[in-house]
Amino acid sequence: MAHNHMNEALTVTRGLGIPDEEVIPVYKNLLKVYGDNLEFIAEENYRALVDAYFEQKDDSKEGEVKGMKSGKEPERFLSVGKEERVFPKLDHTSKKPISKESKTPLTSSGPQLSKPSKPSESKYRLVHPPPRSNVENSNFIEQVKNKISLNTPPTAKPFDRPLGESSSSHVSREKKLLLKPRKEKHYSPLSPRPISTIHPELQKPPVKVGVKMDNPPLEVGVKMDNPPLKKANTCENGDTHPFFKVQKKPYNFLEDISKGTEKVGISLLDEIGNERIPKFNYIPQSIIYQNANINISLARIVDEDCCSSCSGDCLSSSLPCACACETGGEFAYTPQGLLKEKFLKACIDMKEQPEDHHFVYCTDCPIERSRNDDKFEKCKGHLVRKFIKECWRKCGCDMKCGNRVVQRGISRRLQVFFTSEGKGWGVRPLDPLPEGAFVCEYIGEVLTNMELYNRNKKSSKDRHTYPVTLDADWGSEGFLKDEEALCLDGTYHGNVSRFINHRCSDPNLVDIPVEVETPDRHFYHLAFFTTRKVAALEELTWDYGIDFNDKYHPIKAFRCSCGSPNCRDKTRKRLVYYFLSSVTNFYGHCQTTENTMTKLAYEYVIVVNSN
Ligand SMILES: C[S@@+](CC[C@H](N)C(=O)[O-])C[C@H]1O[C@@H](n2cnc3c(N)ncnc32)[C@H](O)[C@@H]1O
Repeated sequence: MAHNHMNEALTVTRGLGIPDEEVIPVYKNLLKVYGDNLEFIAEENYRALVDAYFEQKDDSKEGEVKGMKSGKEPERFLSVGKEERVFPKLDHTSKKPISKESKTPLTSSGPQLSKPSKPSESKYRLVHPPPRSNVENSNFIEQVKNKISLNTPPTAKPFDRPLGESSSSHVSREKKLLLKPRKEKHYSPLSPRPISTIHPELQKPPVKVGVKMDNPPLEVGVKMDNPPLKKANTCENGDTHPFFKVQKKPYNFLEDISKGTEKVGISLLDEIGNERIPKFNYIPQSIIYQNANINISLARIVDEDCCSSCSGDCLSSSLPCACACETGGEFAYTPQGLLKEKFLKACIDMKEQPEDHHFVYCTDCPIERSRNDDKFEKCKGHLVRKFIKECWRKCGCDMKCGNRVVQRGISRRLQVFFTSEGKGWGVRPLDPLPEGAFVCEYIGEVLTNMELYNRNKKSSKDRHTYPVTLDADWGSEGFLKDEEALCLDGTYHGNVSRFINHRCSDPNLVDIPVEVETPDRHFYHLAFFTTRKVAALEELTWDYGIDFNDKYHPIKAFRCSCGSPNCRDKTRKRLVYYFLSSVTNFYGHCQTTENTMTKLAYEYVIVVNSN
């Protein structure tokens, strides 16, 4: 498959007169960066490949010229032909709080400028009917310029933008984007690229490896305090990573942020290259911070909670074992390791329509208690969630048993990438995922609710927050002590799931509680499964369940840019309408349905941020 794909790519590049030996290293590097994602590289007739090749060529020439001038050996572009669960307690005995340094609020507040990373995104991009010639082009640009200055409200700052940047600088960035003549240097007349009908700057390919930046960041590579991850542009042996040898671009690319702790590497790619790499410590399993009381004991696992008489794979037995009782006498998983459709749909429905399901109200709610203020408020209610129960250590089956999915850890290749809609970092799979597939588990420090509250008070200015409350079973016991009301915080110690962004409706992941080692369910695992098929490189999202007006929600309300037509963030909607009241004149032909408006505003953010 990969071989055919390369042949196909070479047919295209031969058509452009590019020698195979020059293009093959470039092709190999693209595979590396995009996780062998063949389809993605093949898009638009191998445009990413052709772009990367010509970009390299241009830079190579620049290098040669520089080298000649200085009388040195011309700098040659390098060929890369030779290319190479358990819960240990943190600080428990010493009762020492985590160090001051590690409490430093984590932010991803660097500039959030990015290009749309998928071709589908360009479908809605704000573009005006295209210019046909240079003369027309300049007229068009003049018109756009005027329109923008007339119609953009002076306080046009409704959308997320880099901190400290004024709205006017943002507008001027858009002008710049529209005004800047593109250097059409990549394509020969033989190029298979379709002839442009839109201003070229607005129809750049989705992800271009080798994009030349006008203002490249000064620093290439990664600065990480903790853990000591490999520098973005170096290999194990300290050599420059082949990708950077060829591209010489200020991209940040880490092969594995999990430090080898996951079965599959989790890469990180910042296609722009000027984002600060997030500061946190990757842990593959949750760890108690200090006061949480998690009682794991074999004595507590009674006969009904395990299947000690089973052997091998429980799913292959004709009768479901005791561990299937929790899911209605049927296992939640199929023999292929996916969630059964009925179970999955029931979990999705519970998230989408919580009001149709059962809530419990505590008499002394740990959330209200942790606020520790004088105003006693009544419990807001906790949804009684469906649980998966997996076989575990007291069961007689083996580790390959089909009823052990989450505990086996991440098996899908995932990538952390910088989103283009102002959401910061996000996560995407490198391969397509089927419906009902386990993706990853929410991992973090296990905190008591009280500890989380105190932590949040201290770091109230954090831009991104990462806690989830483990309240799926709070209703089954009358009263929970502080040390039994728990949550997970991935802010300082967490896994890849800390990067998964929120989507108000139709997210492609659903979070499902999973009982593994603690039948009392004070602690449980929170696992993410796909709600439908997910394409390779499509961003993964889940519904945080945020009420955007609830200032006490553990994930502090942010301005939502999920882009879904049913976005619950009313502030965002108001801003969208405000923005569009000025834009509709500019795009006189635009429809004013809510969906179109949301999409247009969303694309506006992309266009503005793109520059
Ligand atoms: C669990 S973190 C997700 C990873 C985060 N984007 C990052 O860069 O580290 C949650 C934070 O991401 C941001 N975020 C997540 N979903 C978002 C959305 N739909 N719109 C805007 N920001 C979002 C918010 O700042 C939120 O506090």
